[in-house]
Amino acid sequence: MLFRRSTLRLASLCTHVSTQRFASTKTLKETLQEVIPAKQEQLKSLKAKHSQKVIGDVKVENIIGVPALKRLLPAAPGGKEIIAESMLWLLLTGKVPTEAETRQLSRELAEKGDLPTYVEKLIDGLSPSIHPMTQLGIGVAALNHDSEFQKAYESGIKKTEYWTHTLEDCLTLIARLPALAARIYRNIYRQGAEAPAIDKDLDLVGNYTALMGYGANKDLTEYLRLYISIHGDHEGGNASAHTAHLVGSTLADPYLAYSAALFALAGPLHGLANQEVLRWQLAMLKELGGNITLDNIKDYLWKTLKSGQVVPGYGHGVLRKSDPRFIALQEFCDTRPDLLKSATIQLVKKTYQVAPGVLTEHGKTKNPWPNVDAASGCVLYHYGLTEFKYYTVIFGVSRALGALTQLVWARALGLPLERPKSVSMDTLQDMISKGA
Ligand SMILES: CC(=O)SCCNC(=O)CCNC(=O)[C@H](O)C(C)(C)COP(=O)(O)OP(=O)(O)OC[C@H]1O[C@@H](n2cnc3c(N)ncnc32)[C@H](O)[C@@H]1OP(=O)(O)O
Ligand SMILES: O=C([O-])CC(=O)C(=O)O
Repeated sequence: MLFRRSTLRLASLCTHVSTQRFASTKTLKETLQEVIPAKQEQLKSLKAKHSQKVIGDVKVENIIGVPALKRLLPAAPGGKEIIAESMLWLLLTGKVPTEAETRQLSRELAEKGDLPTYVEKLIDGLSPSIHPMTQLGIGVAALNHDSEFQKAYESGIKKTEYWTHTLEDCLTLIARLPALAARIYRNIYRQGAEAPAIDKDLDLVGNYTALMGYGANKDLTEYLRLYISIHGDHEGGNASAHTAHLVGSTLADPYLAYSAALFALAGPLHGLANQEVLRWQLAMLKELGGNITLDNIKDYLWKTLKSGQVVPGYGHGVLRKSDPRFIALQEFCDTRPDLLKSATIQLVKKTYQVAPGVLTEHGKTKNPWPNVDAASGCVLYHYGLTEFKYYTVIFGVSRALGALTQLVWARALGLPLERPKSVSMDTLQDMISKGA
């Protein structure tokens, strides 16, 4: 099912992404109303005619890549990097939004972005020692108090109407994430400092940085625009998106489904790795002092591996080369001389020179190359956002784009309750010995 679902999404992206930039001003919902019926028919026909057909492997190079997206998708006014809104539009509809559509979506999200008071109170009541990701998951789950989907379900809507109410919730959740995530930041690291009001003329990430207290830092804002758009989606099988799909398949509302996803993202083998990379790098810098040579980094890598730990930021469940998102973040640094002087950014670059060789020699991982987490935190650190336990929260603001898009499509296509079979080891042994 997962393979079928992600393949469908890839096909839909590849078919619709074109350079067309006519000045449409349709809303996101109107665009989806046009796109969904054709996809529903396509799925019906695929299932009826070809359900047993093997369609071959999908390679990374077959997928529309980060550089192409950077060329195609509208940026913020005056900015260069992709913004969350244009990425969300593309993920949801398979179409490249016009400038006007992007701005209109930014405004819609800004208008929905304020947190309800009950969530503010809930978050303010949490101990600052509770991990920021735990706080984010709690806040997102509590937002289901206002779920349109839940209300509509209780009123007895038809299955064909599920997706529109799901879309409403997903947009409201994406809109509210910056205020929620920034409140957690200010509570834990800025003694609950007051935030500015949401600016209705600003994009989602522009507001997020302003709410965190970094509005004046235009470089950090541009970096976060790129960061949040490229961390948004990674097929359907990654642990966070898959968790949202699994929980959503029970028809739990989008807030509950995404809250569960955040707790998958909070594991160190998944999204928490970006926190772990910084922790590991700072420990290395402390131990090596000013003596950062390639040989010393190699020794440190071996020390990590021999102590039974993983090298954070390296390896991947499906990628078998350097993560294109890692490369995109490196390219961001390469165009900015101030970043190239940073000790943590230099350490990422030097580690990249030796870690693949060490991991290959170690001989366990199927992929000795860096993933996105190897590079994402060092730039935040350089720009003064040094509280690395917070980094996965930023990932969590981003992953909503992909995970919630999948939820809308799962409802539009009427995908079933997910329930893999489970057998005991004895049954398995029995089946093997009977040659089943
Ligand atoms: C956004 C993201 O989620 S990207 C991933 C972020 N996570 C990390 O960076 C953590 C470090 N990386 C890892 O732990 C792994 O590479 C994962 C979790 C990402 C992928 O796991 P798998 O698909 O099981 O990888 P793979 O099949 O290559 O693993 C085979 C063996 O190599 C080991 N291995 C994989 N990556 C590493 C690594 N970076 N350092 C040391 N050992 C590793 C695995 O632990 C496993 O060991 P085992 O046989 O003793 O169980
Ligand atoms: O795809 C995966 O398994 C992990 C990953 O890179 C992501 O979720 O962004």
